[in-house]
Amino acid sequence: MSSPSRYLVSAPGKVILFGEHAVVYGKTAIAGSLDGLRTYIFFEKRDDGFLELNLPKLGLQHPLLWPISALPYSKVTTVSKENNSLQESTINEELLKSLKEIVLDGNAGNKNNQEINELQQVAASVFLYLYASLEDKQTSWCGTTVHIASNLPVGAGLGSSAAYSVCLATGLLLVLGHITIPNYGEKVGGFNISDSSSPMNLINRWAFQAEKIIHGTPSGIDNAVATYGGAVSFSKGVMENVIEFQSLRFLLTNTKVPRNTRTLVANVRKLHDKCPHIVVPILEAIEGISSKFKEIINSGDSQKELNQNIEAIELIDFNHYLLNSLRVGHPSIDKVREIAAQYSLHSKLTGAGGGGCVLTLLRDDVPNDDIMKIMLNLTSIGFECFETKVGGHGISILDASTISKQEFLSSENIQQFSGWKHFN
Ligand SMILES: Nc1ncnc2c1ncn2[C@@H]1O[C@H](COP(=O)(O)OP(=O)(O)OP(=O)(O)O)[C@@H](O)[C@H]1O
Ligand SMILES: C[C@@](O)(CCO)CC(=O)[O-]
Ligand SMILES: [Mg+2]
Repeated sequence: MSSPSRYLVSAPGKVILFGEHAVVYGKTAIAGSLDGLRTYIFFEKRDDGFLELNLPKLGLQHPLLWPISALPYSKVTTVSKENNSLQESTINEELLKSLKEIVLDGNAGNKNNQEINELQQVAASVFLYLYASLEDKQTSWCGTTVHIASNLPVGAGLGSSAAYSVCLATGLLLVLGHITIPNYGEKVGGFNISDSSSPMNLINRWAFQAEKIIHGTPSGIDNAVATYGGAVSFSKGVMENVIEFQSLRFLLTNTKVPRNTRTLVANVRKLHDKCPHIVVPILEAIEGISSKFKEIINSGDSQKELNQNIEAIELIDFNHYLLNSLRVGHPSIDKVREIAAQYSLHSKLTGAGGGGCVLTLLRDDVPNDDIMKIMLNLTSIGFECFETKVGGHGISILDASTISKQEFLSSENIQQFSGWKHFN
């Protein structure tokens, strides 16, 4: 049977309850997928040897279009196909540099000579990097068109880069014939991240490469949650389910203050290297928070108790203060915390911080009227709020042979196309 000519791929955003930044240093973080906030990418095979990338969410009006022949294949050294497995390695900086130049080059791909900013350049380079690294010479004639749709805010702490990376890795591995859409019940990888033979793990590892290009030194938590979904604890590449986390309700507030995860992570690194005697104990204290949360969960308290467990709730404040001492806070985040605190609710920054989103735990004993008032208050000063729970699907794939590009682009609810396959 021939493989589909079009694929639709989707991956969720994520929210970190505890442990952001510390997780980069091998400490434990607790995170869950955001099933309702997802990135979707439509992949269509071409037969003219061109790669087309559309980045409307990043403000590019026109598609970027490159002939595959423009890719610097002589510099591709990242893939070794020994034992029939695609081994990724450290980022090939020389290849990446060439690709970044190609992205800016009007003769190569930017035909409309659009002004391309650094963020757009990185997003396009990630696509070309994965394509060049994963391309199988036998299929190199075909080319691919890529369209992206997303209801995830970009650069707001909810893992938009990981959702983008996971979708790109999944779609390109499919289009280039390295994986097929797994059947229900087929072993696809689950949580054993070190099992390199499964499609899920292959996707996760290539998405991690993409995250490295976007972030510099990611911990891997965001791409793992976008790949496998659910609610987990994560440390040094190892994940465990934390089912109880799924019972909690949260308010997410987007302060809309732009920030960049790469810069924030790099700033914490500088602080760590300058003052290790102060920063290392802060990171250890954050590990203590994640551990305490797991201890509370494992102590057998009922869900209601978890939701109102004062010790668990206080961990939110502790984690926030510690993140502030790593200098990743922002006055807009403090404003959200202050408004929520008027109703005795506790909040912390989530993701890399520096603006972006704030997570507020919604306790069961807080009346809906109060939650409405908080939301009104926050929206009246320009923030955006939504209530959410965590958990749910990671990667989803659809054989999109019967869906046209126009149907994808005009769809109000892509999730409602029938035939999606989920793997968790
Ligand atoms: N829909 C999208 N289309 C294209 N590129 C995207 C999209 N979403 C995210 N990106 C890429 O990810 C970058 C933003 O990633 P960044 O890590 O700074 O924020 P985030 O992932 O939203 O937050 P965090 O890492 O704190 O969870 C963008 O600049 C772009 O390169
Ligand atoms: C800030 C950080 O801890 C979370 C970003 O969502 C970075 C990472 O883990 O890669
Ligand atoms: Mg990110």
